[in-house]
Amino acid sequence: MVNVLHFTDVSVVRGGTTILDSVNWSVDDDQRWVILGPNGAGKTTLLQIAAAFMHPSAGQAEVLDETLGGTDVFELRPRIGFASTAMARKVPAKEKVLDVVMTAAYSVTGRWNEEYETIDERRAQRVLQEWNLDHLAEREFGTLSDGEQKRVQIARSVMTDPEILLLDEPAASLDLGAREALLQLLSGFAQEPNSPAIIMVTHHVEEIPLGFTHVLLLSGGKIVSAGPIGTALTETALSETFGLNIELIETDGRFAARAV
Ligand SMILES: Nc1ncnc2c1ncn2[C@@H]1O[C@H](COP(=O)(O)OP(=O)(O)OP(=O)(O)O)[C@@H](O)[C@H]1O
Repeated sequence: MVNVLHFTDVSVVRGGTTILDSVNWSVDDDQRWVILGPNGAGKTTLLQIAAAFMHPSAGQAEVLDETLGGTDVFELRPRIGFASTAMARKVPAKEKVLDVVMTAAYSVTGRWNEEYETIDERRAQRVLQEWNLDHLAEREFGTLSDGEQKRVQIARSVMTDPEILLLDEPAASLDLGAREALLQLLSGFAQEPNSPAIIMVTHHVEEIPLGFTHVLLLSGGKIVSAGPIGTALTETALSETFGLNIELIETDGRFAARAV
């Protein structure tokens, strides 16, 4: 077990507004986290610090043993896989799916990293196969459906064998069938012996894949509850997080919630 992320009293202030408020959080490489919270809770901001895209305004964030601010983040970022809609928007629509996956290291870091110049087509083909995308390898990215684009994003973010995989709302805007297919893929990936630490942001408990181990509930930039799903995901904590009376239903390890 290796610690990959350690936040001590991390705060972020933007334009006079406190977006994250003294967050203390630790992630080990054998943990798969879901971050849940309402709109504006600070989830994406938390992920951006974990991705070394942003320094906290106060407190200390250590990512992969490096203290942000004291390290060259360009050296750190290739060790982190990040899939988000904002990143998908940066992919040229006419780029072939195979090339999108092969340029993962470039697109995530913003500049090419020599370490990854050896990414070869065979490896990319294998990753595409693992994410059920091999039949789309020659298609232009812009012609794919939302669900297919999400899977390409995740394929490209796992391409470099990251030590931390960050997923910002990977199931957003997918229909029920596409969402279930994606959650099954994530669930299988999370349970592979060599998979990285995973941190996934979502709004819905229905989107917690089987095999995920921990949950962090965030509201107004503060942690309401964090820890193993069995103890941290409670009706009381969910109700406080979303400001509603919430009933939580568990069936065979999957969750559903409704306001009562
Ligand atoms: N540069 C900024 N200046 C002022 N406020 C900001 C800035 N960037 C973000 N915020 C605010 O910080 C809050 C948290 O934003 P963040 O994107 O982290 O939330 P989120 O939990 O991911 O929300 P959502 O679920 O809607 O995506 C929001 O209220 C947002 O408006």
